[in-house]
Amino acid sequence: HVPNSPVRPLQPQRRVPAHDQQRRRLAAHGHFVPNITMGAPILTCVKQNVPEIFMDCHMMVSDPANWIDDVAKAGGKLYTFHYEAVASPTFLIVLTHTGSAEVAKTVIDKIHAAGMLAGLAISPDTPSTVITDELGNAVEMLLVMTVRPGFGGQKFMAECLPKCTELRARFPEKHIQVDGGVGAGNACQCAQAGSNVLVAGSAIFGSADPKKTIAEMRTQVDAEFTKKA
Ligand SMILES: O=C(CO)[C@@H](O)[C@H](O)COP(=O)(O)O
Repeated sequence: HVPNSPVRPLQPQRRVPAHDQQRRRLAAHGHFVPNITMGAPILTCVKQNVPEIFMDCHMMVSDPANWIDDVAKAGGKLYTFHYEAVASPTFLIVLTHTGSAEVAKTVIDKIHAAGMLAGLAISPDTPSTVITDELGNAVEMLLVMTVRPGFGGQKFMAECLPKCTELRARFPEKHIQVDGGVGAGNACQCAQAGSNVLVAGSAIFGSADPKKTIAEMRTQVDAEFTKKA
């Protein structure tokens, strides 16, 4: 996860082995959160250096429809936006439940039209019920934030996990991602709640052995989903 990493991992000599490269998550922050990370020009550079990368772009931006074409052109594969960000701009900074299902659907359609997969994110204060059946069925991935969007290194909010369980029950075939404070210590708990895609920043970039940490997390998720199968 790039926002938590030093710049070094973007350089070719710091690339991780191919089997860990399938999916890389890149976050773009605009006015939606009080932090700035990266945009399409950096995605373009990453794609040039690692052509086989799957760029999972978590767009923490206030007007998600605005960046779709740029990100698609830069090589983004999955474009995730916040439900809370599709309402009146006046409320955006509050990060509470202010979204609109109707507008969200138009953003999803636009992402698909641009040739990308669509993801829909909810912040900790937003209930999973804002994700209507229509919205959930329209996207490829749902993202349950387990910290308040904006910064890495925050404490994992386990109280958000019941939302994963509720979404997993309604959308058994969808990817459900968790993001924020996730690591080997709670990967199993996330998977038990129904999440199959884990985002980890500090846990990986702060690890003495990132490959081992990734493998531990992956093993926990795989074990949980094998049990359920
Ligand atoms: O982008 C965000 C929060 O805005 C998250 O993706 C975090 O950056 C994840 O980092 P850790 O919580 O794992 O350190």
